[in-house]
Amino acid sequence: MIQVAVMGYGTVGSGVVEVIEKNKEEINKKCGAGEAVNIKYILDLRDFPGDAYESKIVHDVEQILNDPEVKIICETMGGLKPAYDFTKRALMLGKSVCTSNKELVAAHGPELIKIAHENQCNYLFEASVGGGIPIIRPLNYSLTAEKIDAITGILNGTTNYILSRMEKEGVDFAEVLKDAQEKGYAERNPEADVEGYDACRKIAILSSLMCGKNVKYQDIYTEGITKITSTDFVYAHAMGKTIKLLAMSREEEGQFYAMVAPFLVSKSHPLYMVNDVFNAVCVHGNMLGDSMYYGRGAGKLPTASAVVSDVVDCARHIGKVIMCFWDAQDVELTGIERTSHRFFVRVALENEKKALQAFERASVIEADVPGEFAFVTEKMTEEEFDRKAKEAGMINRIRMNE
Ligand SMILES: NC(=O)C1=CN([C@@H]2O[C@H](COP(=O)(O)OP(=O)(O)OC[C@H]3O[C@@H](n4cnc5c(N)ncnc54)[C@H](OP(=O)(O)O)[C@@H]3O)[C@@H](O)[C@H]2O)C=CC1
Ligand SMILES: N[C@@H](CC=O)C(=O)O
Repeated sequence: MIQVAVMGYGTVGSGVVEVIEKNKEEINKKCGAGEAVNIKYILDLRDFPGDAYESKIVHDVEQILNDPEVKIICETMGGLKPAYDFTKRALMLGKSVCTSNKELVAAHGPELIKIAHENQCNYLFEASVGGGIPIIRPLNYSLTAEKIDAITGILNGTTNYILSRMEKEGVDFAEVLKDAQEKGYAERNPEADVEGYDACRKIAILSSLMCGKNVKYQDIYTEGITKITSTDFVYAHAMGKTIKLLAMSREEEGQFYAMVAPFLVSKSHPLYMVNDVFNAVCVHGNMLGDSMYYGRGAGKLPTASAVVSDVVDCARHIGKVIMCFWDAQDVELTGIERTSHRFFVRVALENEKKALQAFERASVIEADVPGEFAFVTEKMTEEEFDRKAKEAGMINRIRMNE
């Protein structure tokens, strides 16, 4: 019997317990060597009277850490404190940790992986990016013959859900956010979703695995969706496009670029079709070319399924290290001012002349929005755009993904 503890009995943690219970035959078969997984403890701050697992609830982490029978811990509490301390102590005791906590992985991933390996156990984080989508394991195991040079993804379920509903129903931002919270998609502090911080941490994790070094999430330019309005979707439709929060990173001639921002995406792009809570990650390798990974990016059971896939991996590797190439050495990112895009720009009608003077080769967009003038610029650097936009009296701008 492989004894497992779950830390944090919230949306994902309760999902982990449900997945292990419902799929126990499948899971036990796949753990190998006739081993079966058993949940021995569930750590949470609250009691859960009447819950089927009430008898397993504990409030003191020492009970888990001091029990030599516990070999695998699922950390589904979230946040840095006390998750960092609990995880570090568990790993130092040789207990493997499987987590959905991208905040912790992005902040301390390489350190925790190193501690795990020094103690012949593992720190696995499949659920930390893209919810239920297998993306960490493909990067670590499957694409090992590739030099990966670009990753572009929709990495946040909450914002994709919000943007999809704003587009389809023209509904208000705040109303849809409430719904995403009720569905268990949003972070405890939803600012992390809507301001792009969550997608930023996820692209930092993927970028680190892409280059084998540490991409600091604090260095990634990040813009959320809070300035996107239903009027932006009116223009998007007029252009045959939609708006998506994209997280991207790319290596070009030894320079690394990463950013998170809303983009106008064309119908012909594979990410155009990724709607609601679904996420997708496009990975470009120098031999394989493009590949894409798609699935539910948030929610109880999809995320829990990814955590439990790590439990199975840990169970198969008790006392053995699973390789992960993520060195602590920081990567220097090139500032986004040197990246180039076309930009969609809205200005007040009275600023039309000023805007056309600043952006000489603008393509005008007709969408019958009263009191406004809108256009798409030619391709230019962020630096050049910012300079010209100051002269144009801009209302809003969205980058074009082409
Ligand atoms: N929800 C989702 O779709 C996804 C979430 N994640 C990540 O998974 C993690 C968990 O998310 P989620 O399940 O949604 O969050 P929840 O808030 O639903 O669950 C967290 C649980 O942990 C408990 N907890 C917090 N601090 C402690 C502590 N010190 N000791 C014991 N228990 C504690 C909370 O108790 P209490 O409520 O009493 O504070 C709560 O029950 C986060 O890192 C999140 O970013 C990743 C992918 C998808
Ligand atoms: N809040 C996150 C949860 C999963 O990581 C999201 O919406 O994607």
